[in-house]
Amino acid sequence: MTSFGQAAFVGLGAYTAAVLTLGGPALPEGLAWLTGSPWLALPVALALTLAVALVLGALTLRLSGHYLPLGTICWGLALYYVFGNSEALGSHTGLTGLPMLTLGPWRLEAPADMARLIWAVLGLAMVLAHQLLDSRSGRAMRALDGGQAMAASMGVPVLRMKMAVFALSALLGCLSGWLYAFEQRFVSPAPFGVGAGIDVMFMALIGGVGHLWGALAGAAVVTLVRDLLQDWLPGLLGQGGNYEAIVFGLLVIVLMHRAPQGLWGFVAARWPKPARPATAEAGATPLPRRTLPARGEVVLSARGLTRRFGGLVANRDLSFDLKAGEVLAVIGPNGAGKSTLFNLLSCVDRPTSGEVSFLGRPSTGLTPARIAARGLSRTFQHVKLLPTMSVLDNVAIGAHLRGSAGLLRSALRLDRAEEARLRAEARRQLDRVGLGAWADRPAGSLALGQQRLLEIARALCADPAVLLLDEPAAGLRLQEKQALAALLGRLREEGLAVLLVEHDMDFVMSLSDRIVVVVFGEKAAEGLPDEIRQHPKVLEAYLGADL
Ligand SMILES: Nc1ncnc2c1ncn2[C@@H]1O[C@H](COP(=O)(O)OP(=O)(O)OP(=O)(O)O)[C@@H](O)[C@H]1O
Repeated sequence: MTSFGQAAFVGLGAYTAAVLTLGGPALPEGLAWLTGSPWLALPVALALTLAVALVLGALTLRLSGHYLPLGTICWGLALYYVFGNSEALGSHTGLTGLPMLTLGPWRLEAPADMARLIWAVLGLAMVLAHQLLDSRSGRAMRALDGGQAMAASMGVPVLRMKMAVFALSALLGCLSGWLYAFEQRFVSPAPFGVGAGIDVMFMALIGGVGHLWGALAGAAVVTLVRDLLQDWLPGLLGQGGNYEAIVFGLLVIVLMHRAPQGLWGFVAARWPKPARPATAEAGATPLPRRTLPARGEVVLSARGLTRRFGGLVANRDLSFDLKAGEVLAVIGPNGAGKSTLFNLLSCVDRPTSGEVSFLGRPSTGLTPARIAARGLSRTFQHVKLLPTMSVLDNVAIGAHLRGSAGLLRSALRLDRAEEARLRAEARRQLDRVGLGAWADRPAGSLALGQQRLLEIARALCADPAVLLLDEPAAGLRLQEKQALAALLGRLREEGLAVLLVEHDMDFVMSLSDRIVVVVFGEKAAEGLPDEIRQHPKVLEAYLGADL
């Protein structure tokens, strides 16, 4: 989520701190008792920022593509003009005379004292953010980056998580604004405009988006280099001006070409993280398992599914059942409508008409996260994973719904027992698909076939009743295919229902209990593999393909 408005939240923290400690016309009468205490101003500033962030987030975070950054520019500008045009806030001259911070008997008089406090707060924020990112909630936040469809299908409440990330950033901005106000001891609108928001963007891009240390590295580089450039450039060019912005712009362009992960991403890729010992997970109690429906019971049922895209009918009146303890394959030539059907079943898309019911209850219209919570888990035709995150962490995203630790518990490290259970489960599923030895490698370093197996492990981590696999054998070598077929066979024995869309006919014919053939969006045949092999309509559709 690209935001150009971060500086506005810094301003909100700074102005709230100033107004509350100085009193004056901008302070509502009921809050007069707060006047004079910088420390009391902090929770009020955080609460106000949280409220503003939630409102702005609700208005803008649903936007996607270019509209989100544009939206943030709008409210970033709006808040800047509120600061600059409110007489009660001192208009463009701002508010002066903020008191000095005191910490018990300690007066933060010298700049070095204030610097110590700022570094202490920064250190604390880094520790809390690190702990948060290394948790169930942190994985869910990072999962937003691997395609929101994946996060949603693992049960992550995408919009709520985006709001949480946005609000957290705003709160950190507010905290720095509060510190800034008492370090400067006056506030004016100039440092909180969209220009400052762009500086924050530069810091993130240069340091490396998605890397905690990248934020620190980016802020340090931008601040130090800007100071140097402000000294050098006027001498070099013979006139003053904001030329450093041009240099940063060029630097970002070069970095985006050469090191799109930023400076820290560049360093991290060459400096692999040490593997985390599995000792904490070893003694973890296994997570409770879902009771699977009785073998033979219908778990997923499609009735008259039709999906039109304008004039094109991708699925027409499709009906079939999937039973517990069976592997059902959906096959058909390219463009037959299999992916469309897959999306309808997993609630990524809605049918134009027709009904899907899951475990005996209608599921049409549910969100992907809701159907995941009910016990449907899936993989993707084009693998969706987080390449820089470890294989184990990627798989643990699948266990999101089996944990409950929220942001605060995670940030304070009160989630360790649950976290150990989730990670132990992820390791178990990795062993099950034969990727145990790869657990600590970055997921991006796996071959495509292994990435597909990772997705299956991630789906299994959710302890599903129904597993939807979109072309699981694509890119797998013969031995890997045999291992996958053996795994799916074991899952069937355990009572799981597996629906797979697949092009590899040998794989489908040897593994499936039943096959549904879709041609031009319609069901052309349904039956046992041997029946399908002989079916005239199927032979016609595949025109000589060897079934
Ligand atoms: N969002 C969409 N908008 C318009 N047309 C679509 C959309 N999604 C799919 N289609 C069309 O619906 C038809 C069925 O596509 P679908 O991807 O479901 O086929 P498929 O059987 O999965 O093909 P493949 O085996 O190549 O993946 C195609 O003609 C496709 O162009």
